[in-house]
Amino acid sequence: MLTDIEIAQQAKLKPIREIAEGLGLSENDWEPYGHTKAKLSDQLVEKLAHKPNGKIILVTSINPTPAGEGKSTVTVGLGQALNNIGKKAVIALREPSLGPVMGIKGGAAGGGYSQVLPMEDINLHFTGDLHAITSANNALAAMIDNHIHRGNELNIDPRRIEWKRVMDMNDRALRQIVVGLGGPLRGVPREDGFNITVASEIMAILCLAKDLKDLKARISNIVIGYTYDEKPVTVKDLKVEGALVLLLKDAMKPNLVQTMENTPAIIHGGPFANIAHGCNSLMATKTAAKLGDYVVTESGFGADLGAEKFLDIKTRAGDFEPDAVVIVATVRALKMHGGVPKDNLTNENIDALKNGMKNLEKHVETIESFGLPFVIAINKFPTDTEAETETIKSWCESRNINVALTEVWANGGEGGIELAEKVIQQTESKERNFNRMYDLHDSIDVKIRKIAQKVYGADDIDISAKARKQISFYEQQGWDQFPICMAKTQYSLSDDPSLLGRPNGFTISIREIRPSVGAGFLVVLTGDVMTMPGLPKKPAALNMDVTEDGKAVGLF
Ligand SMILES: Nc1ncnc2c1ncn2[C@@H]1O[C@H](COP(=O)(O)OP(=O)(O)O)[C@@H](O)[C@H]1O
Ligand SMILES: O=COP(=O)(O)O
Repeated sequence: MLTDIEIAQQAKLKPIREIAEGLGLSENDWEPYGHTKAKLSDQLVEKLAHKPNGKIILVTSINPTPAGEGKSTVTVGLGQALNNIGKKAVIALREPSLGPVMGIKGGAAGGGYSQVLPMEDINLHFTGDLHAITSANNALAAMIDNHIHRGNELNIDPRRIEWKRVMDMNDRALRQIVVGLGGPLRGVPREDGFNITVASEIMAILCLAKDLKDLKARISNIVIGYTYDEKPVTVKDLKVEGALVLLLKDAMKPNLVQTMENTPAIIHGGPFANIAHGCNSLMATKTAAKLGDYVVTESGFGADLGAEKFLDIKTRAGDFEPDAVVIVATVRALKMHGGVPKDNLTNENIDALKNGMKNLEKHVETIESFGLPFVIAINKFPTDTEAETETIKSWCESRNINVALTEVWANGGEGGIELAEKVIQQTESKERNFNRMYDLHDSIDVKIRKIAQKVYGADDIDISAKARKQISFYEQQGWDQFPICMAKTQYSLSDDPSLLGRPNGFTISIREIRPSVGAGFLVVLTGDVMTMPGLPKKPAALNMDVTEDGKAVGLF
């Protein structure tokens, strides 16, 4: 069986000019980055304001195995299938982080015959956006320490600096560090640490900003820490918002590529959904909606994470509503939720599969509580037996739930025709009564509790003393009006990664709450979730190489 990269390297890509022209774009709307990548103007949404928006389809999933259940693959495959049946579909995806690429998860360019290409570029440096975000984030960190070293006019308390450095790599050794060692010429010693770039507030801001002006306003509002008398200190106070926006001006432009079947794909922004809001940029989604009749987009991990934050954060920031949802389910993940160990998921086990359906059941209830029509996509793996896929199908059909067996990994768009037809039906469904999980005027703890109880199925939340103090301080600052960005393990509906299936009788422990005042949300850290992941025992990097003629190998 060919690997993803071997399949990708066989594909025949069109010059990106043909993809851009096929979208009706003129020369000024895009600029080439090589032969198969381009950046789109960040003013396209405004230029095409007169055009009606395409229908937005959100792809989410059940709680995944460590390898992921195929949201990106199904997103790409569904986009291809819609084009195969004569619709004008554009895909909007997040871009991969080198953390999972080099680490445990592998790439984020889809898989099999449903990939976005050139996958090597997309999975590695792409057009440099993540490097720009890393540079802007760390430039700010350097400016903070320099300000303190040069006399600390703003009276910043070095013990209360919230802003962390970032790197786009899983590196546990950098989670907690001390900077400024070595004496008076080397800065002021203080505790610091690194987050992974995709958890940076700069990433979130780039993904939620409507345009360059909004980007600058949000960057200016970033709270980097507090003074000795506990007053917030912002980027504007440091007078570096202009420099940071200068570093980000090209990263603000969404990237245009294509799928294996030449379906247009706009890839931009890459926040993780367990430690950030997990959605591609608003600009990418809105641009895609102006260029296609259907936009197929995804949000990270399960509906408890990416979909909840897409629906409670991103739709508010962009003032739009999705038209339908696809919930990706896989035999392997459902067997894991039914009690099968991760290293034994390829053997048929109907009983475990049936037992694991309760995880899918909860995510169905969540999407129903958002008032959105949906289709279950059974993302068929080569190891799935007919008895297993039929078990999921009959579970859905017995509950009058729309379901489609989806084989887009093995067959590309052709494998998603049934899914495409059912999704179109749902986008025309009258049963759409979109409502969000909480009101912005709810108190912080009420917002968190609503998410925990309605989306995770928790009995309640348990707020630490530190988080309680933070809540009362944030209320004084008026930050209680912000939406909530839950940071939680992706493996469980609870905050304990070992509790699979549909746990009950649990509470969500709220460890601390970090204000992302520029992004406009509060990050709520639960359980032991980390904002700088570590590498696994055998990182994917061990399989990677470059041939003598420069071809990438081992990129999945
Ligand atoms: N139906 C399938 N059969 C085999 N492998 C698949 C299938 N769907 C996805 N994969 C593989 O699983 C991994 C995760 O897929 P991906 O689409 O990235 O999932 P997600 O976006 O949910 O994390 C990728 O390596 C992909 O090639
Ligand atoms: O943020 C996580 O995204 P995936 O579900 O695509 O791994």
